[in-house]
Amino acid sequence: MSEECQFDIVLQEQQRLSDILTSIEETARQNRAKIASHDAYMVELGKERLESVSWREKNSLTEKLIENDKFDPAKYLTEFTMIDSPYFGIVGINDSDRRIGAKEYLIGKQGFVSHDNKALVVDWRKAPISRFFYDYDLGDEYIETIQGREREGVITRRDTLEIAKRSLRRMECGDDLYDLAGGKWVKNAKQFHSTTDTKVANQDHRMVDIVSLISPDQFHMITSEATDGCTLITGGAGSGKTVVSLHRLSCLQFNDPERFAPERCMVLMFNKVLRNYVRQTSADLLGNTRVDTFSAWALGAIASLTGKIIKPVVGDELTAQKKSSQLSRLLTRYVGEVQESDPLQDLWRFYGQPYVLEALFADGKGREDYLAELRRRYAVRSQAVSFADLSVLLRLCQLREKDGPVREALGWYAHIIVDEGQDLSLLELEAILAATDKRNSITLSADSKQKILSWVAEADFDIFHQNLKEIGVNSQSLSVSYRCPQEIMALAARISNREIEQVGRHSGVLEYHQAADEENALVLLRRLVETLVSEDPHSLTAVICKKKSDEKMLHKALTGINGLHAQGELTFEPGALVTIAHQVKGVEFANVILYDPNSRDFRKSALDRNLLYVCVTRACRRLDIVYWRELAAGLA
Ligand SMILES: Nc1ncnc2c1ncn2[C@@H]1O[C@H](COP(=O)(O)OP(=O)(O)OP(=O)(O)O)[C@@H](O)[C@H]1O
Repeated sequence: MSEECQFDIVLQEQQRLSDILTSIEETARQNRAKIASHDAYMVELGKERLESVSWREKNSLTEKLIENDKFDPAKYLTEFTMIDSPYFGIVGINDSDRRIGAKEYLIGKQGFVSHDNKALVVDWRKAPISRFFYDYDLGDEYIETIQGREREGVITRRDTLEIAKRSLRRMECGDDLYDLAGGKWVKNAKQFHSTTDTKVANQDHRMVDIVSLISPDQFHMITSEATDGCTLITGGAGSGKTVVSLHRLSCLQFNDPERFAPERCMVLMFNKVLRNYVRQTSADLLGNTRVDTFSAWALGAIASLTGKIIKPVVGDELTAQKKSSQLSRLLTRYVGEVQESDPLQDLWRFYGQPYVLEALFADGKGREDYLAELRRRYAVRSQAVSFADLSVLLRLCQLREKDGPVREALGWYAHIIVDEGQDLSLLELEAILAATDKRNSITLSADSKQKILSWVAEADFDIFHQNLKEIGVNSQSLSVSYRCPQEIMALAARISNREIEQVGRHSGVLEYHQAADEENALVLLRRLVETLVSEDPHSLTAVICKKKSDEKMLHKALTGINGLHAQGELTFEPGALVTIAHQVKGVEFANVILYDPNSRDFRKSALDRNLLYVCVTRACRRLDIVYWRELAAGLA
């Protein structure tokens, strides 16, 4: 070890880490040897069988080969893949049962059993032991049932560690913090880490896992035993709805791998930006479980049900009407009354029913023209499906299908995570539910104050919630906002009329920058971005505006700044980017600059208020507001 350290506790942990690493390497070596020896024996048997001239001997050797294959060590010796960072937590207990007494457990992302059969690292998802780590504080008394036995005692230690590239970097032990800085160990010199610090250190601003940080409330949701029906997770911005959902599925997969096999699970995100944002973490936690947007999944599901590949077009004047919750009931009626075998012809016929036209055109305006258009589509067997048609078509196909399950489309999934549920229409939610198997296992996260799509009716989520009661809903609410510091959450509470939420441990900055006019605001903005990027080139700063037309103009105004991302793409490398409010739901940035949030662009409607709430709550460390005209309500 080249670094200097005068702290006994750190030295002890470095020694422990070194012992564990030696054991991991020795175990891997012995496992490789076992596998190689088994393989060599099998080759030998195979050769003997080939060379044997007696059929009796051949048969006996075949039996031996089959029998030995059952004990192939490659099948049961799982490789320990977390050697660079084998554990992240230490929990100590003093059990009142003297045979157990004082004991320490290491908690990691993967369990590790050594060659001499010692369980040296416990997987964080192995609930009885990991509960000591997640559910209790130092000094707490515990009563737990472990392997059928009541155990009681006291928690004597609860430390969080950061180990990277096989070396110890920091330790949080109660109120003390040991940190390796510039090759030297220091005590209590820095603030406690947030996930933004991890992102800055990794120079990657996509979602990180929170395995070592999970709070007791979150742990209860993650390990909740209600595996059938819907688990509904609500909570304000940054309370961990998305990370909790992903960790929950990881737990389900760990504890019941047969039922929750990756191909039977799916994660549905709000848009492609959010899908890309969670992909790395979801891959670490969920292996090759599919993570996608509703539209991408719906297209695949329609193909599974009909054999048809559909290429939807963007833009449909009837989007809001086609998302109407009324269509759910009307589809059921139509399927009961009309037979039509071709799926797209079926869709055009459905829209053409008098009761559907009435729902689509409440005031009658445009109805006749649309009917004529539908007749034309039916006559030419049109394939011109829009994105707004997808949920109607999918639901129609699902209702028509009599013999389920259908792969990835109907009665198929053992679990689906649905993020940002408040912005899905009733039909979309129903289609997702129909894609789950009989046990209807879904995790749905939602926050009504972040509903931003105008074409989805606010009541839809409530109707769905009501309907879910039939299959069982386990409602859980998260109340601590971990993303934003106090200053920013206080502003967010003013905008959303929500009570101020509890916040995590890190502090932040909220600053207003008033300019004389637009020209001056752009100069100010440029200076601000330059300062933030040069002060911390590994952080990520997002400039958020309301209008698409401003996005281009702002990007031009920032041209030449180091680390400025290409226009129009939202990725998570360090630097600075310009984007619009509607793109940022669910994601987060170290710094946010809200540009020109004026009272004309953000009106007093619920949707605009929600959008503003979404914008300000994207900031993990600092929020700057650049303006020159009257500020939107809530900001002033
Ligand atoms: N227990 C925790 N300790 C520290 N950080 C946490 C904890 N739980 C969540 N976080 C962090 O808080 C941030 C917000 O998490 P997440 O995106 O899951 O929240 P959300 O409720 O889905 O937010 P939004 O509603 O804005 O989409 C993330 O950076 C996450 O890593």
